[in-house]
Amino acid sequence: MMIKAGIVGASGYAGEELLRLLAMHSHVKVVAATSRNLAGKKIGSVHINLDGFYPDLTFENIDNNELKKMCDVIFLAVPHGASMDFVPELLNGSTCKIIDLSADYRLKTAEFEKIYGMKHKDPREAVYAIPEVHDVLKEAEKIKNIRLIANPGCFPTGATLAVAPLAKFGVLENVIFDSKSGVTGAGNTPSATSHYPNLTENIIPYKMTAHRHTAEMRQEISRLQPGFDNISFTPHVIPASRGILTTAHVFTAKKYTTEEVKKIYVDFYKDKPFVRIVDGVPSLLAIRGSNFCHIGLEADSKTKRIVIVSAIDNLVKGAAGQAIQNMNILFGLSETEGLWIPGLP
Ligand SMILES: NC(=O)C1=CN([C@@H]2O[C@H](COP(=O)(O)OP(=O)(O)OC[C@H]3O[C@@H](n4cnc5c(N)ncnc54)[C@H](OP(=O)(O)O)[C@@H]3O)[C@@H](O)[C@H]2O)C=CC1
Ligand SMILES: CC(=O)N[C@@H](CCC(=O)OP(=O)(O)O)C(=O)O
Repeated sequence: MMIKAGIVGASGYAGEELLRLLAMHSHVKVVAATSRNLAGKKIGSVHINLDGFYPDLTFENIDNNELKKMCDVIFLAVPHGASMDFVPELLNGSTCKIIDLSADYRLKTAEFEKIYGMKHKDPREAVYAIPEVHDVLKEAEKIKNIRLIANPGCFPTGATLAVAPLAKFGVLENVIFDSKSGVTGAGNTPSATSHYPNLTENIIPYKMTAHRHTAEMRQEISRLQPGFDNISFTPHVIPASRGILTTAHVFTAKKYTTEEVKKIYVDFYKDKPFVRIVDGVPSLLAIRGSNFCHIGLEADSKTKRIVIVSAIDNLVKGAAGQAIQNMNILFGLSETEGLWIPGLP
């Protein structure tokens, strides 16, 4: 099988990561890479690490009608608010599948409009897919839509994976996520936060009580533990280019030992190739460039707190890698196809 793929927003960080990972996928040929600003430039002349991998591919500003005829799958790697301009046209009269990396189809419409402060132009259901937690194909069947995947946010991916086994067990009482993100999480437009003198030797907290990803975490974690939404989240930017380290402080009604919690996690993730329960603390270096999520945990022996730490690469498991994992599932391929790549320690 050879899947023809298109990437919209291929000049951005997530788009570039899709190009890098898809270059190693034996069942995908990237036939279109769109950019408004770089149209006419060869892929390898802009993304130098890709020089030689896409000799025939040039950034183009391709019309949606053309794009949907060329592709079996289209990845949307554009900012939130932009994807909803593409989806209706791309789905209409075509058979192509869409994997949207933006936030446009992740939340229920009313919640999206409240959190993102904009009117949704294309309210429709999509399959929200963290494959280790959701049965993607079953959920697609339920809403009779296998053509639109809402790829989860980077912070919600790390956070949900950190607490999903305990949520499924129904024992969460209060959860506080403290996350540290590399600066590529903010996209490729420079800002005061990403300016080197401001960020180096520094850690910058932001949106301390009101980050938009909190709603996504509440929505998804409450699907695992119905009725539970006592979730708080504070993000920080760290002077690293990639990676999200999330420390989840989980408070439960009863006291657990580390061994008991570990067993719950090992059982929950036993058939999930990309999640590893590690001894000790996870390291961002170990998962860098890979689709793995490493999880370390310890129960506090004095209180009813369990500390769970997850590490993902925001551009891979938090974006492009998870998008490809979802594509593999939609097209009946092995989940790990093209993604069985170790981290760069
Ligand atoms: N960075 C990350 O870690 C993660 C990102 N995401 C999501 O993925 C999406 C892409 O993120 P990221 O790559 O970081 O962002 P970037 O800002 O790096 O890139 C986005 C690209 O989209 C293109 N673009 C911008 N606006 C439009 C528009 N209105 N129509 C068409 N193209 C447009 C631009 O390309 P050009 O101007 O050349 O056309 C730009 O290079 C976002 O929705 C983001 O929230 C999700 C998880 C993690
Ligand atoms: C460090 C940093 O700035 N991170 C971004 C993550 C945004 C992102 O990736 O957004 P979606 O996952 O919703 O698409 C932020 O906090 O806004």
